[in-house]
Amino acid sequence: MLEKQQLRREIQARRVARGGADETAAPDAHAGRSGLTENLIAVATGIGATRIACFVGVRGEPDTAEFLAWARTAGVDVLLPRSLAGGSLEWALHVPGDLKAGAFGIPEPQGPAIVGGAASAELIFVPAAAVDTAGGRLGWGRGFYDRELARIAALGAASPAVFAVVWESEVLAAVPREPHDVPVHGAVTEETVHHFG
Ligand SMILES: Nc1nc2c(c(=O)[nH]1)N(C=O)[C@@H](CNc1ccc(C(=O)N[C@@H](CCC(=O)O)C(=O)O)cc1)CN2
Ligand SMILES: Nc1ncnc2c1ncn2[C@@H]1O[C@H](COP(=O)(O)OP(=O)(O)OP(=O)(O)O)[C@@H](O)[C@H]1O
Repeated sequence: MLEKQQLRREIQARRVARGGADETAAPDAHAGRSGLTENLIAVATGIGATRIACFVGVRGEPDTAEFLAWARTAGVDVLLPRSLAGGSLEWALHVPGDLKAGAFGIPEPQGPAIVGGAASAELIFVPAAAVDTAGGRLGWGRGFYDRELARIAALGAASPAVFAVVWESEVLAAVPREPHDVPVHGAVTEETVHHFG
């Protein structure tokens, strides 16, 4: 979809121009944590999640490292994705120091794949290029997360809450939507937590 492609390009250019995770690194009043980290923690503790599927922010994505460190101290299990050929994701428990660059140079965990994957978490933080206030989510165009979220929805069991993690400027009035796009429940930014529909 050309419209999606155009929007992805604009957002990626803006992220590159931003030059890294400076904004997420700015400590706020609470324990020197960034606003993003505080907001991720607020969603996690609000749900009472004991297992969370997350990602390692790279290349201008909001930086999730501080949140991963918090989860460790809070005794919350974190699953991280490995990208497989064919466009699916598998998930392994994040153990400190176990990250190695995998597909696309993204750091990946090294442990065994967890049965059920992200479906076994109560909360999933997903990467995105942009979201809209109806929960529409624009990803990076390979369908990894759309496939994963569709798989989880098809299991029919109690579905995890799904929140995109983006910069506040990437929460838009509308993003282009196709039938396979799976909506998210909210978005976490460096400024606030959005709840959609
Ligand atoms: N941090 C993070 N982890 C993630 C994702 C993500 O968006 N962010 N994914 C979300 O799906 C999956 C990986 N998907 C990706 C899809 C495309 C590209 C990408 O930029 N592809 C470029 C080539 C990049 C390169 O050469 O290094 C391209 O296709 O042109 C990266 C990751 C799983 N893990
Ligand atoms: N549930 C699905 N099953 C099979 N293919 C899918 C599914 N969802 C998306 N796709 C395919 O994946 C490709 C990318 O879709 P789209 O452009 O919506 O990705 P995206 O939402 O930007 O990326 P992502 O989901 O990885 O973050 C499309 O070719 C689409 O047909």
